[in-house]
Amino acid sequence: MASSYGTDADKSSLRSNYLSVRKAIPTRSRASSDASIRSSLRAFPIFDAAELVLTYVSFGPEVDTRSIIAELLEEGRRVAVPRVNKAAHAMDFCEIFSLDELEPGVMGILEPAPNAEPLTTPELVGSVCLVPGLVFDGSGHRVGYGGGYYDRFLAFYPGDKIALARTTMLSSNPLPVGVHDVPVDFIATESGIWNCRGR
Ligand SMILES: Nc1nc2c(c(=O)[nH]1)N(C=O)[C@@H](CNc1ccc(C(=O)N[C@@H](CCC(=O)O)C(=O)O)cc1)CN2
Ligand SMILES: Nc1ncnc2c1ncn2[C@@H]1O[C@H](COP(=O)(O)OP(=O)(O)OP(=O)(O)O)[C@@H](O)[C@H]1O
Repeated sequence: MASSYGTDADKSSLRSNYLSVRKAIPTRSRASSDASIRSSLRAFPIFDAAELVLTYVSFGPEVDTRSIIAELLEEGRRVAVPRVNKAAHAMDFCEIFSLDELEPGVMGILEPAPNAEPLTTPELVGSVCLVPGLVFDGSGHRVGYGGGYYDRFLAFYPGDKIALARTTMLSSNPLPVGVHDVPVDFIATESGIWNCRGR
């Protein structure tokens, strides 16, 4: 059995629902909500203190991370982004120094070049990870695209996990939880940071 409650069927209908919700948000309100989320994140002491920021590279209507990446690099902060290895159902995080060094990978998502060196787990101590998703609940559980890439990675991740979510991506009902699901610790929203620990 894949889930402690709910089923994978629940997850796929949630996935398609929230994909439609996301598509329906006009570009301008998306941009203003993403700017507020960015401000909440930048004012969050745990994010500010991190020695290294692991982040997805946003594509399409996802909560924007490219302006966050650009800002951090400009300030001399360390940033790493994932490269998907489809055959291994895994992803590696590689440190980057410019958005220009990224190349299109699976689904057209920008990622480090094949020869970029992956960071090892001990090198991730003291980092935070910005986690993508389609919908999140108050305990930090999430539904993503269904590749399981983040759950596999987060199972061994030593740092704090922070989701970026618009209000339209928050579920007031608990989401179905699978045995492999790893909840995030915090959710950065337009109105501030939610602490999901112990909830
Ligand atoms: N911006 C961003 N980067 C991210 C993620 C994300 O959610 N957002 N991921 C979050 O996990 C990982 C990539 N997730 C993936 C999820 C599914 C498939 C995939 O290949 N799915 C189908 C085919 C889909 C298609 O090509 O249209 C398949 O399995 O065949 C690939 C990557 C890592 N990078
Ligand atoms: N740590 C793991 N070990 C083995 N299989 C896993 C692990 N994590 C997830 N999976 C498998 O990956 C598949 C997709 O998982 P799930 O539906 O939770 O993806 P998701 O969280 O929506 O996607 P993503 O993590 O890529 O954003 C499921 O079949 C799940 O059992």
